[in-house]
Amino acid sequence: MLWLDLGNTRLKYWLTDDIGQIVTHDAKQHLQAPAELLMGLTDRFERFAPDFIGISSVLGDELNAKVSETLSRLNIPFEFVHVDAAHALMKSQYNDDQLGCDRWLQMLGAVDKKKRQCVIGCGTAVTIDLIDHAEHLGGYIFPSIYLQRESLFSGTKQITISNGTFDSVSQGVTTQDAVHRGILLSIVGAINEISHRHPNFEVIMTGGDAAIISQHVNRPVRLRDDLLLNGLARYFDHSK
Ligand SMILES: Nc1ncnc2c1ncn2[C@@H]1O[C@H](COP(=O)(O)OP(=O)(O)O)[C@@H](O)[C@H]1O
Ligand SMILES: CC(C)(COP(=O)(O)O)[C@@H](O)C(=O)NCCC(=O)O
Ligand SMILES: [K+]
Repeated sequence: MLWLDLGNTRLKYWLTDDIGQIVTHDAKQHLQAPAELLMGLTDRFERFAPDFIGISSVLGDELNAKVSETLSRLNIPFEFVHVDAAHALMKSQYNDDQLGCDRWLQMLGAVDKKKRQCVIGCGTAVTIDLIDHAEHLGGYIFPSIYLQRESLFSGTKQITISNGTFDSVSQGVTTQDAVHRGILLSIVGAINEISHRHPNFEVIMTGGDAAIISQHVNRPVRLRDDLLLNGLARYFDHSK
């Protein structure tokens, strides 16, 4: 099987064998041209001759149509995931016309009916979702550390910071440090507050920035990089 995750910044793919083991995987920035990026990957995909392609996309109808056009040339059946708030593995109170497919799949990949869980996706947006014994209660959406830095850069005259590392949440005494530490604290502080309000929820983090952010969270965190893939596998397993 070939599994695709089209996020706002990166395209991730996994090729798996008959027993679900990952044969190869990668993540690449798509620069809003995922169909063109996929075109360049078709040789690689054809070599593995997957019998099915399952896709998670949060890129919208227009880009999804271009992706479909590219994938059609492979002559391999493919299908986009559609969020289902009444899924057998997890009910959701969220408006399922609006809930991002990647957010939902990450939860579907993590859900355990015996647990209370807080699933945090650290991608282009940071999402924090609460699940109580396989019922999604709702959540929060924040701009990522990079989007926050861009908005300060473009919305102010004196902040011209466009690079640097996010490595501390202590107060800064330079613009560079104040910007990076303030932004990181806005997300870490929210996670700490939410986990304080929901003390018996297991905190699970995934996505490109999970490692950077989790270091500063004052609760044990389970880092998982397989949630979306696991969600895709569970989704297509149930739909067949
Ligand atoms: N401006 C930026 N500078 C450096 N890295 C960035 C920037 N914007 C995004 N990234 C990186 O891109 C990755 C996006 O994470 P990912 O989980 O793939 O998100 P998405 O699913 O939204 O594409 C993150 O690891 C982040 O560090
Ligand atoms: C919240 C998101 C932008 C996160 O996307 P990502 O950071 O993975 O690219 C995406 O799941 C989305 O567009 N959701 C729709 C809005 C919602 O979930 O309510
Ligand atoms: K968006």
